[in-house]
Amino acid sequence: AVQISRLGARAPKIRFRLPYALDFIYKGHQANLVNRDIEFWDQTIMNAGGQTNVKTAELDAGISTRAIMTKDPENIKALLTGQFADYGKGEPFHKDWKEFLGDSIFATDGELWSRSRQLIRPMFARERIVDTEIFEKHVQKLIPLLGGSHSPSSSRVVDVGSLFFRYTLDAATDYLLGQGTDSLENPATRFAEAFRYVQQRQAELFRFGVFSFAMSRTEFRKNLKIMDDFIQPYIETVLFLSTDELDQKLSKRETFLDALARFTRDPRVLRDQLVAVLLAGRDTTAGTLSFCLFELSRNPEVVAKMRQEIRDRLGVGANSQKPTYTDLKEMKYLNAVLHETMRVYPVVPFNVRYSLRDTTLPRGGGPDGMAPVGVRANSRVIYSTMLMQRDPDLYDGPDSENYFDPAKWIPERWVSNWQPRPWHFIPFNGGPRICIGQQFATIEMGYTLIRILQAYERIIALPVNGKEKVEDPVLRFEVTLSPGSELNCVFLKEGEDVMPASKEY
Ligand code: HEM
Repeated sequence: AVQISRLGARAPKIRFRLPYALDFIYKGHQANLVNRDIEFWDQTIMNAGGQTNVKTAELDAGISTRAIMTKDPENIKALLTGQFADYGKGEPFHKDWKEFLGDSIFATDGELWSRSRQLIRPMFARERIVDTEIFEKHVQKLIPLLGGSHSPSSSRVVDVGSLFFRYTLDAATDYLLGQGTDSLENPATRFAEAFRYVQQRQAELFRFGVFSFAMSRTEFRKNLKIMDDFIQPYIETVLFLSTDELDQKLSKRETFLDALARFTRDPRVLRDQLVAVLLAGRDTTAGTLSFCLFELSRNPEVVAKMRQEIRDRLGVGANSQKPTYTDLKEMKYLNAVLHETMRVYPVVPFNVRYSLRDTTLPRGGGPDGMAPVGVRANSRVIYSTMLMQRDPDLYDGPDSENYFDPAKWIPERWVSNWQPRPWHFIPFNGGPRICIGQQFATIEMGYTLIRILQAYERIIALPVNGKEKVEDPVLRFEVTLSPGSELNCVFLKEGEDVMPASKEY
């Protein structure tokens, strides 16, 4: 305590009753099981210290470290840029995630991280990502499925979420390895299931923190092995090629793995980087696309406006043109829709850093919450872009001309006079560790939306779980955010009839 007060003030304290905050850890776990993480954490932070609108709180459970939780943009900015050197993923994180992510870009700091970043960055250079062929190939398989072409019982109702997760897995494995999983055609992919399990268990282990040693890892390791067995043959194949042969491949179609293998021939490094990029690249875009389609399905006027923009530039229907990189960059309304989706549903909603030395956070301490908070080395700081991006205090009030309800999904705000202040909208984070795949993701998502809306005129959402009407999507939080229930929709082409009264679309 003395040490902390030398560094700075304290943030309001999160209350708990049992030693080591076991009751709090348990409550967090319960909230996760019923998909109420967002509410749980928001309430926890806001009500810390018996107050009502706290932005930075601390949990001091007495096991050598304390954890700080923040949704204050000043603190998030400091973590990610101003005090970048003071904070990292930390060695505990590296160790906890080692079996899954190895020494990859996600799990390391300093020299190891910087080498990974240099290795991966060229794979996302502009000339590589302007090539949209890979998305075209897979979106052409997706489009008929959205129309219900393969659904059992000839129903037209499809679960958009599961189709998107299969679509992005196919596209990502194709891009990374040169051969996709083809899970759109063959839904029961062992690899996909194993990958999902590993992520879910890893997130669970992480939430239990120091108590995770008591949890079984048997199933976790079994699934890791299934994943690795899938990836291994690709690595062996590429290592079989000489550097010259790899260079020759450059002129033809080179995969991410080919390119990586020209820089390193260490199979473990190749495996770790592949898994990391697959994790980063697959669930993020699938989740964002799913939430986006869900919002579109209940906002038909937005769909109509998007289609107008698409029609003016590329046409719709059978003879429409494919969008180019420039089209995707310049289409304002399309980008407004994507931005709005990532504002309300940032798929990396929570994240964590460790203090690498004794340091501070700029705000949240003292009686008025404006004093710097003291942070000893090896403290966990959890920050939430989602809670920040949804915080009404960061938006113009209802009396202002720029007012759009911050709690609602309204793409119009992005084509109005409003724009977010710096660091108030950071779905890809910022600073030296900013998402490497930002451009790739934006292109993939924009391309996919356009091709879908060229093919279909209307998207109609249906209530799930026996509900009477369509409700807000359930938010499932594991490593990333995804829909926690089915997103059932019907896709209709121009001229196709809707039968709202009938249950048999
Ligand atoms: C909607 C889509 C996406 C979102 C919202 C997103 C978000 C993020 C965020 C918030 C981080 C920072 C994580 C941290 O520092 O702890 C990150 C890092 C990263 N992302 Fe993305 N991402 C997306 C798509 C992609 C795609 C498609 C790829 C690659 C194909 C990718 C590759 C990476 C990599 C390699 C990192 C690690 C960077 C580093 O630690 O230096 N991301 N992403």
